[in-house]
Amino acid sequence: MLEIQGLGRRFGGVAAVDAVSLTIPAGQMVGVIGRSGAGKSTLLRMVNRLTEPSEGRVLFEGRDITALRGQALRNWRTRCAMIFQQFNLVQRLDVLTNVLVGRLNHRPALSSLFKRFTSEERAMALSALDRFDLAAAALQRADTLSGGQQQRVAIARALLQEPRVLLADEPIASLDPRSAKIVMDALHALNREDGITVLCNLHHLDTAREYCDRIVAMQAGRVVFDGPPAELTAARVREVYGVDEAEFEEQAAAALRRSAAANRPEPVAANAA
Ligand SMILES: Nc1ncnc2c1ncn2[C@@H]1O[C@H](COP(=O)(O)OP(=O)(O)OP(=O)(O)O)[C@@H](O)[C@H]1O
Repeated sequence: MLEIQGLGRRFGGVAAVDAVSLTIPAGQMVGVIGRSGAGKSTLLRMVNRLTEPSEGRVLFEGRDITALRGQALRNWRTRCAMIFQQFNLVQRLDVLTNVLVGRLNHRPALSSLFKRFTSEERAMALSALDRFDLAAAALQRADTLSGGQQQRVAIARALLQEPRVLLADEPIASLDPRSAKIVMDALHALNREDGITVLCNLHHLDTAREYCDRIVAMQAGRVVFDGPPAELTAARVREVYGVDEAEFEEQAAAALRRSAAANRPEPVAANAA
């Protein structure tokens, strides 16, 4: 169980996340929605401590994550993997090596980075790639893959961390609809087959409804809706956000396009997903 208790983060005068409390049972798939600037990324990043909270706590199985330091914090970050809108692969490395990076935190000391990966680790990486239909691409450079393929490599890399929790920050925002479906299916499979708790920031409400057990809607740092997908009706969306669903999604998508353009990595070949 993951417990977020009164969690908050201020940046200067702005409360990016404000007194958020959520209790997330093990194995739940949670979709977090909200406009640009609502605090979705900051919330996820506090769960693995990429961003430090200003107040509140995060507990995992009763253990205070917010108090972890040093090796204990590194261990938590291994068990709480994260994937991003822009995939964050090392573009010039081959796919297999990118996936093997997910094992590095399992190694005892920095010196072990310079040793070769074991045959067990390579087998694990190949099996993770095979699970997402990417074994044939194992020796290709990451930058030869389509966006949908790169995101599946990132998911395979996360899987090698043997996580208990997976944080996904707008994982399909840069993908065409077909690739987006394949990536969401992959996340759903990890959730259902491996029992990994998934927290996923999304801006397509129908995607959140289709894949998630629970939807948390944020507005100006606060939770304004928390419930099952069936309760997030079109009328409720209008009540919470003051616009209809299509307008809400267009606003969110436009903001994501702007932020992706501002951080665009190397160009990605437009292969099929
Ligand atoms: N490192 C930072 N420094 C200053 N302000 C920040 C920082 N990170 C986030 N913010 C601010 O906190 C608020 C919430 O940002 P956050 O990125 O969490 O929102 P979001 O819902 O994920 O939106 P988006 O999808 O656009 O990233 C915004 O006002 C943002 O400008």
